Amino acid sequence: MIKVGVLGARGRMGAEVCRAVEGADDMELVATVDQGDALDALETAEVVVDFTHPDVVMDNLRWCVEHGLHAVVGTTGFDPSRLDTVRSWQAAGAKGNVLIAPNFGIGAVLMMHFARKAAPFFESVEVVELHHPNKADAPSGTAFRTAELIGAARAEAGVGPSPDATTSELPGARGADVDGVRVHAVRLSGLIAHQEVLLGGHGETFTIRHDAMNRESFMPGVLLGVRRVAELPDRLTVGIESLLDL
Ligand SMILES: NC(=O)C1=CN([C@@H]2O[C@H](COP(=O)(O)OP(=O)(O)OC[C@H]3O[C@@H](n4cnc5c(N)ncnc54)[C@H](OP(=O)(O)O)[C@@H]3O)[C@@H](O)[C@H]2O)C=CC1
Ligand SMILES: O=C(O)C1=N[C@H](C(=O)O)C[C@H](O)C1
Repeated sequence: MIKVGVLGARGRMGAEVCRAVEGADDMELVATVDQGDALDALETAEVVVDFTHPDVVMDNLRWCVEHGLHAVVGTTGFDPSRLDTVRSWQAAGAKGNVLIAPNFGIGAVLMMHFARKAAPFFESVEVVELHHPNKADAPSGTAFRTAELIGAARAEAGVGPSPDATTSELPGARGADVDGVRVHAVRLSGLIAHQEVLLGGHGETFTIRHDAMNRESFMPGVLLGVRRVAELPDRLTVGIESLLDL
């Protein structure tokens, strides 16, 4: 049995993770921690799952890896400098492995994979993410990661910037620029988590869309991460693509 602790256990995702772990035959939920609780309760765990907040996740993660616990992190906010910081803790001797995924939904991972493949073939590409209005961060971690992957694929293929004749705009009207890719964030009651990658070429457009209809949809990916994190070849793994052989 894998002993699992959950950080952010009373939150929307954390509560769903607790249910999923309790329902898994090969896992035991040994600790649930939320805002204001001491982290010590997690010491009985082998793997800690974090779905908290971008402002607190780095402190949580440092505590976990320095206590030799493996961490599966769904909390967003991981830019390249944060990832370097995690690597520096591990280089300094922190024992825990870390798996950070901006999205554990299998369909969402495939959306990012297909977007990266398609990006060099179209002169225009933009990302639109749509979420519930209680979300703290914009753009979403998934949209940020998608734009990074698209930007890198286009740079590698020598594709220039998407054409755009805008010379006058209200601030924000053209979205955020992430590695040369425009990213737009919608917040709307009734939504959970959705994203479109819009690609345009000569006389054709190609749209890749993913919709998460509930938070249970993320659980197969989270449980896969819990099962595999201890044996991953790299101490820090970003995304679950490699776990799906993508
Ligand atoms: N990777 C993925 O597949 C997915 C990632 N996410 C990401 O997960 C994160 C959480 O989302 P969601 O569950 O909707 O958010 P919620 O606000 O519903 O849950 C976060 C929980 O963490 C608690 N919390 C805050 N600070 C701490 C702390 N220091 N220690 C322990 N618990 C703390 C919050 O308490 P309080 O409310 O009192 O502050 C809350 O209960 C976000 O970054 C979101 O983008 C979401 C869905 C899927
Ligand atoms: O906050 C959410 O809800 C979600 N957060 C993640 C993100 O920012 O990409 C994953 C998913 O989109 C749901």
